[in-house]
Amino acid sequence: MTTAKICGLSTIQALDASVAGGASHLGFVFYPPSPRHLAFEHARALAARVPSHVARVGVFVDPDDDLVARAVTAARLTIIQLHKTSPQRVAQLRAATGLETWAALPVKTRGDLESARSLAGAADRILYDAKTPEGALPGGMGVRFDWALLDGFRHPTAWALSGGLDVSNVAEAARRTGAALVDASSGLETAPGVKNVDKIAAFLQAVAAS
Ligand SMILES: O=C(O)c1ccccc1NCC(=O)[C@H](O)[C@H](O)COP(=O)(O)O
Repeated sequence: MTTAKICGLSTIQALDASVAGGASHLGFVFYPPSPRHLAFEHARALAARVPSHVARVGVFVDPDDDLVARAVTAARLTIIQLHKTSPQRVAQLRAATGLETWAALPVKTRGDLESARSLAGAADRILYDAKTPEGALPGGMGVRFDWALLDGFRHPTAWALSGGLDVSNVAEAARRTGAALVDASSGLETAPGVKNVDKIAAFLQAVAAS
């Protein structure tokens, strides 16, 4: 069975649609340049609606200790997801928070997968995400990578698939890669940061049927 993380939530409507549709994980972005960035009080109000069986994932880009600590408290995070963060720093934040910790691995070529081993020693899960253009946000850009790059790859730890997933391709992505957990953000939006409840529902139906 494939489960899904809906990332970059910022409204009650989108959050409720994600929970109602069966999402296993909800992602809250703490990165000011992102259109999905949440202030702590906003995150606190959203997180309070999340039932306990659904994981609350905080998304960060090479964060400092204070940002992570404040976000963990505000959104009662159960998982931290780290982008552009060295394996050493991933391990440090994992130890400091005591939380399940994911490390994003940007993929464009097979060679990019080489860092999986060092991240696996530091993180509980690797999130294979598409490499985004230089200067762009490291995630939430709707960029897809060639899933064939994962063919035959010996995953060193638990993993999830991300990058450009939407209702039209998620079933094929799960089938092709064998992903047990998929993650999506901009494919469920009508504009950057604006989630659409119908797209969320359709995506989660496609995941459930895959
Ligand atoms: O979503 C963001 O704005 C974001 C900003 C900075 C770092 C990571 C970010 N998102 C991380 C995610 O987990 C996204 O769901 C993932 O990159 C996939 O996004 P998309 O290709 O738009 O589905």
